[in-house]
Amino acid sequence: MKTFEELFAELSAKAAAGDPTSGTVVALRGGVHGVGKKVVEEAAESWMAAEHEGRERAAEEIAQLLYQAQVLMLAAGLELKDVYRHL
Ligand SMILES: N=c1c2ncn([C@@H]3O[C@H](COP(=O)(O)OP(=O)(O)OP(=O)(O)O)[C@@H](O)[C@H]3O)c2ncn1[C@@H]1O[C@H](COP(=O)(O)O)[C@@H](O)[C@H]1O
Repeated sequence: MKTFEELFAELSAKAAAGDPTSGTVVALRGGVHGVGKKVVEEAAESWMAAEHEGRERAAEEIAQLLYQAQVLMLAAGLELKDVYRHL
């Protein structure tokens, strides 16, 4: 289990290092456009899971949505503080 902040630190390090084993590094090659499509896909899957598939499936899909949101932040050159200041 990891926190939102721990995940962002992990993804930032992998992106900075260009880790070739990282799915995140591969996803970032698709840029904001490619990652943005994954955000929309996971948002829709989160909605459907929450409405029809129960708590555990909803939690899984929402975790994937949070992950994709972080990848989009990296693709857009944003840090956590840039987002948090709008909360
Ligand atoms: N939390 C995630 C995470 N959530 C989703 N994904 C990936 O995002 C993609 C989602 O695409 P799809 O929706 O097509 O996947 P799917 O298998 O069809 O899943 P469903 O949405 O249909 O349930 C898959 O490739 C997943 O592996 C994730 N990839 C990585 N992480 C975390 O990020 C860390 C770094 O990962 P790497 O960069 O791969 O090392 C890992 O330790 C994980 O903690």
